[in-house]
Amino acid sequence: MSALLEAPLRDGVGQLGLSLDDGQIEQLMAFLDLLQKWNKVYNLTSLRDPQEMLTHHMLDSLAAVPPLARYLAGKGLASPKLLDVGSGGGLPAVVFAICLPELDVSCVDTVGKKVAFIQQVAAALRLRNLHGIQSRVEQLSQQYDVVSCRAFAALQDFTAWSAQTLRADGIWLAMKAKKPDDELASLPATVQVLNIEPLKVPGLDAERCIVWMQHQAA
Ligand SMILES: C[S@@+](CC[C@H](N)C(=O)[O-])C[C@H]1O[C@@H](n2cnc3c(N)ncnc32)[C@H](O)[C@@H]1O
Repeated sequence: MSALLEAPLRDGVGQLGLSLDDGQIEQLMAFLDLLQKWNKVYNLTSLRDPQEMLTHHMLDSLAAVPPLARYLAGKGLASPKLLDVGSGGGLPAVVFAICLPELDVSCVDTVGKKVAFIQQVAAALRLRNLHGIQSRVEQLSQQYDVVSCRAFAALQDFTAWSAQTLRADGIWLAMKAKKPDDELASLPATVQVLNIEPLKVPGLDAERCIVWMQHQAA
C-alpha cells in the first residue's frame, strides 16, 4: 500500500532541498509501513490514512531536518546527541535518525509500548544511532546538545521539565504549528528565545514553525 507513497515522498524530499540516498528513502518508507502496521497495537497516532501519515507526520518531520542540519553543521560537533521528548511513535526522532546518521538520537517517552516500538524500528531499520528510553523526561539526568519535541507540551512545560537534560551550550528545538504567542509570553527569564523559524511542509497548507531556545546565561 505505502509503496504508492514513494513518489510523493521523493517529491517532498526534493522540495525541501534534502539529498537523501536510496537507502534512506527505503528506511523512511519502511518506517511508514511499521507505523501503519503497529499503529493499532501500540496506539501510536490517531491518523489512519497512509497519505495523511505521509504529509502530516513524515513530511512535517522532514521539514525540520534542513534547519537542524544547518544548526549542527554550524556547531561542528564531533558526535552530536539529541533527545526527543515525548516521541511517541518516533516523530520527528526516527526521521532525524534516518536523515542525519551522524546524529545520536534518543527518544524518551513514559509509555513502555511506544518505547518498545522505537526499539523495534531501530532494529528493523538497522539504525544504530536510535535509542528508546522509558522514563518521564523530568527524571533523566544525561545531557544532550539538542532537545527537541513535537506535539508534546506548552513551551514553558517542555523547557522546565527538560532543562536538566540540555547542555549549558545546547539548544531546544520545539516544533509548533503557528507561532505560539501565549506560550512564548509565559516563558521564564531562564529561557532565551533565539528564533522562530517558519517551516513549509510540502503538500500541507498549514502554518508550522520551530521555536529555537537556549538557557539564558546567568
Ligand atoms: C501527543 S504525543 C506526541 C508524539 C510525537 N512526538 C508526535 O509528534 O506524534 C505526546 C507523547 O508525550 C509522552 N509524554 C507525556 N508526558 C511525558 C513526560 N513527562 N516525559 C516523557 N514523555 C511524556 C506521551 O506518552 C506521548 O507519547
